[in-house]
Amino acid sequence: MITMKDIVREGNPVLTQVAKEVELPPTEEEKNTLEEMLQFLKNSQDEEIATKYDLRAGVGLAAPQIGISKRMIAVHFRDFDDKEYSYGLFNPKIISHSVAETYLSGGEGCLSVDREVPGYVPRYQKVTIKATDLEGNEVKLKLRGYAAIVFQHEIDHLNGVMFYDRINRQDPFAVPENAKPCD
Ligand SMILES: O=CN(O)CCNC(=O)c1cccc(Cl)c1Cl
Ligand code: NI
Repeated sequence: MITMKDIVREGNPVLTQVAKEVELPPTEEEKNTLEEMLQFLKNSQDEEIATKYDLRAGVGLAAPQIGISKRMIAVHFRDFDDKEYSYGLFNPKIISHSVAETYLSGGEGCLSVDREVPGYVPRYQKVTIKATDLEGNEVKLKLRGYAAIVFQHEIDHLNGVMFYDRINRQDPFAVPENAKPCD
């Protein structure tokens, strides 16, 4: 099982590289890895398991965060309307997005960053994502709000972008124009 010792921390170059496309169909090993990433998220959100294995909670995970520079992400969370998102995805791609931006008023955190980095992280309010899921189906997801934010945080990891790269250096709490808080 994946535990915190498997999570790569900032300073490791794998976090700032552009991850490689997964050649489809994925190998058994790539499918197992993605399944383990999804299981890690579920474990990290389970009070008992998280306490037992000292897991920090996460709603998403990207393969570079476990040292694998491949375009694979897992997400497991409920959005503010209580809709559940639980996916292991290969080669996720933002195929369209809104001009309007959004951000979480509490900022963002990252398992690969062992420190608080305060500030708003502006992201597209709406995104359409295309990807291949664990069963090999092509999925097209129209996301907005919190779900859009989480998927963008993960896809950023595949492009070597950390959430704090998007925080305004002059004024971390500057609200970008045409941006509304997500929460
Ligand atoms: O890349 C994934 N992680 O680092 C897992 C830990 N961070 C979170 O769960 C998290 C927390 C707040 C906002 C967002 Cl958008 C995310 Cl994703
Ligand atoms: Ni992260």
